Amino acid sequence: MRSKCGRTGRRRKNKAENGSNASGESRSHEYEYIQLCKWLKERGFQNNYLRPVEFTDTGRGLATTQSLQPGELIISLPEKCLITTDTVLHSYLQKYIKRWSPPVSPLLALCTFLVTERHAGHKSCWKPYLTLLPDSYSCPAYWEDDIVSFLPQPVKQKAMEQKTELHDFYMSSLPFFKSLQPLFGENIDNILTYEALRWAWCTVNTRTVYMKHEQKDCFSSDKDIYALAPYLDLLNHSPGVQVEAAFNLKNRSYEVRTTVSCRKYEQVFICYGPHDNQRLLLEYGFVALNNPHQSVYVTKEVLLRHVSCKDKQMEKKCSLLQENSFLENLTFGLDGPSWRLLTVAKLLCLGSEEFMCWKKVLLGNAISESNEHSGLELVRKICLHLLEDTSLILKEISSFTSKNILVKKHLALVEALRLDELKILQTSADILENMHRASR
Ligand SMILES: C[S@@+](CC[C@H](N)C(=O)[O-])C[C@H]1O[C@@H](n2cnc3c(N)ncnc32)[C@H](O)[C@@H]1O
Repeated sequence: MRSKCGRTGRRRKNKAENGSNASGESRSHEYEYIQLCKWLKERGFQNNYLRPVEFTDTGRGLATTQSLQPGELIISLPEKCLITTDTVLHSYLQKYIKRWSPPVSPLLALCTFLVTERHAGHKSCWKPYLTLLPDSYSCPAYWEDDIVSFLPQPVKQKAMEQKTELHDFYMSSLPFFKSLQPLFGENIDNILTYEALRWAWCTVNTRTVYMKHEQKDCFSSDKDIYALAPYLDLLNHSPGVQVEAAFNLKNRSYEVRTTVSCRKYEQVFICYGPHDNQRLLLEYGFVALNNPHQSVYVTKEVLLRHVSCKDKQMEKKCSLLQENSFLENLTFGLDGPSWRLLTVAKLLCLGSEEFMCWKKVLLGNAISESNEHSGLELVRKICLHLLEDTSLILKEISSFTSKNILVKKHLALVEALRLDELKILQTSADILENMHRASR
């Protein structure tokens, strides 16, 4: 009997299931993945067609061995497979959490559980899952300060805040960690270290799915919205797909349904949200290729550096913009400067005799030809400034040398982000040049 798929189909099938695939290398035959699938099956998970593959462009992800249609269920993970604060409260940590005051946050409870379970090694019943988690992450919390300094504003500021926040989180958690000493024969300071907490924090931040839990008295009032979902968390992000994901109360499983089709043997993606690359880098440690949400941000500082300091109404103009929340989210995108940026520029360029028309400008009305022209000119100057700045940083990045593999990896991420921004700024500069010519 002949199979229906023919020679090409057979070759592709073999590649996806056993060996290499056009864009990646299958991992499903490896011991750790076999153990994980066995462990998940024991907990009621039925995996029919998702296989782990190391893809050349996105890293490890899941491929499908059958084509998926819109509306189809990608994965349904029983509650027993999830790690949530309920899991933590059913563990040896329960008594320590319940007696701690002020109450620990749901995030700290989860992070502590991850670290202590990882420390337990083969004694942990979560071992098949924990073994396959990354050893480290590529979000800025892991970066050295000189790599962070190559980031554009405002993500640079946020990356520094992320590092500080993590450090504060560790320092404030130390007394609670100390209270856990009776659980261990070894000094707790060597188990719940800063590095271990950073790893757990990034595990939670980059891999959990949203799952709202009821507020519990033993936890602080911070939102309890996390669930670690083994196997499901191998799905990578694509800005171009849409999924529906939620916990199904009827069958008590976390389900993800695709709203787009996916071809047989190709990588299955989900969407982590409509994020630009700055946010993806900050929160997940990667930059997405061809991201339609990508934009370059213009900060208040850059904006004000390009306006006339002789303008007596400048202070008033700035406070009007501030009051009307017009000083955030000023961007360049692949389709040129945003409407907000152009509007702000026009308001800043209003002549003294036009100043009373500021409301009309914010509503999108044109005041005069000269105002339209000077607003455009201001945006063009800002674009050229950012273009020059980005090119300079890219030169600095290419001359930065390090033998440390992780540093090189982090540097490559900043470079990818900066190159993406360069492309946007170049396109915007061309668009502005054409607008400038047309307005003459
Ligand atoms: C939920 S995990 C997805 C599985 C992950 N690749 C793994 O090997 O475990 C999220 C992480 O995957 C990586 N990732 C997700 N989508 C990606 C993409 N489109 N390109 C590159 N890396 C991606 C990022 O490191 C992100 O923090």
